[in-house]
Amino acid sequence: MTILVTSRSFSTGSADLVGRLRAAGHAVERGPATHDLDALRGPLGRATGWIAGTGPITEAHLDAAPRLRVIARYGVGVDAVDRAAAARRGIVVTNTPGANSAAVADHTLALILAAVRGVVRGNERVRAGDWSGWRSRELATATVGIIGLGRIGREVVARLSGFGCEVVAHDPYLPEADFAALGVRRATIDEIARECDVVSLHAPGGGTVIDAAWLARSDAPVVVVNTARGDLVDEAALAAALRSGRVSAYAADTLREEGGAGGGPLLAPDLRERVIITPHVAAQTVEAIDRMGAAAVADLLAVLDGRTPANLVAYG
Ligand SMILES: NC(=O)C1=CN([C@@H]2O[C@H](COP(=O)(O)OP(=O)(O)OC[C@H]3O[C@@H](n4cnc5c(N)ncnc54)[C@H](O)[C@@H]3O)[C@@H](O)[C@H]2O)C=CC1
Ligand SMILES: O=C(O)C(=O)COP(=O)(O)O
Repeated sequence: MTILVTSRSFSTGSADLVGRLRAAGHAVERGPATHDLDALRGPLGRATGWIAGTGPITEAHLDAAPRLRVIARYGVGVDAVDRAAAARRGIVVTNTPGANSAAVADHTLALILAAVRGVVRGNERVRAGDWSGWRSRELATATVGIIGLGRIGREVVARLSGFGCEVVAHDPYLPEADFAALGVRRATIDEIARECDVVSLHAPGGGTVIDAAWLARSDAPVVVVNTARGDLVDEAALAAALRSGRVSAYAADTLREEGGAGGGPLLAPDLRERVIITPHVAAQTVEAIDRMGAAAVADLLAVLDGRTPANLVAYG
């Protein structure tokens, strides 16, 4: 059978994953991480399995893939996969929960601290000969709000415990007991807006959480951090809030439009000192790449062998 691989980090780990797929009797074809449909039509026509990155997988992709039986996401988020269309065709979707949580949590802390302390601004100013500096606050005096208390959100909470800050969290799908067990106060999305100095997003993509109305409710200037998905924020509203001072900094590993020039309103030159964007690399540690690869290949082979995969993404 032919396996299509579009994940950009698939062969960059320590294991020979292509060799493993070939040893199981499969041919491997590579395709672009952007999932450009025209470029993928040929390989999709042949593919029985697809090891996919974060690019969109639409009904049109599936229409072009009559033999496809399994989409194994090399990563966690399945927001870009049309799961209803996959379910209608009997195509199984799997992902790799937990495989990149530590990597993304580390990166989140890097972004929180960089935004709170002005690391990127300082680097730029020194290169321009400006050593005048500024004053920051210690993280211990901050209230940090976590939106989405899942695998990554919890790893962020664990790391924040070393900083002495108060941590509150919003997650509509978790029972009260889970918040207490993690030592965080449960909060509504409005309370997060009113009380937090730093807000970090860890919910799945697919709906806007930080919009103009939320931003209007926040009192003091807030630092917003997003290592989840670009569509969780209204980027135009956020850019306006950065200009008005309601948001003091935005640090993210993701944008609504990724992969190429452009990038949208947050990359405007006048916001350069207060906006930090990394190119979707939070999960790209050598350790996480190995864990994601092992999990994605194991589940893809399980489905093709007629076994139940470890990480089946339920739909409906
Ligand atoms: N930057 C990167 O490279 C990476 C980004 N991600 C993104 O991070 C997201 C979270 O990953 P995990 O923690 O592993 O997933 P998870 O499924 O363990 O946790 C997500 C949590 O969000 C909660 N949630 C759902 N809707 C919500 C809402 N509207 N408001 C608040 N909470 C909500 C869920 O109840 C769940 O507890 C992924 O869906 C993915 O989009 C994940 C890995 C790497
Ligand atoms: O796991 C996720 O959802 C990510 O965003 C990271 O995925 P990637 O390693 O870029 O395919």
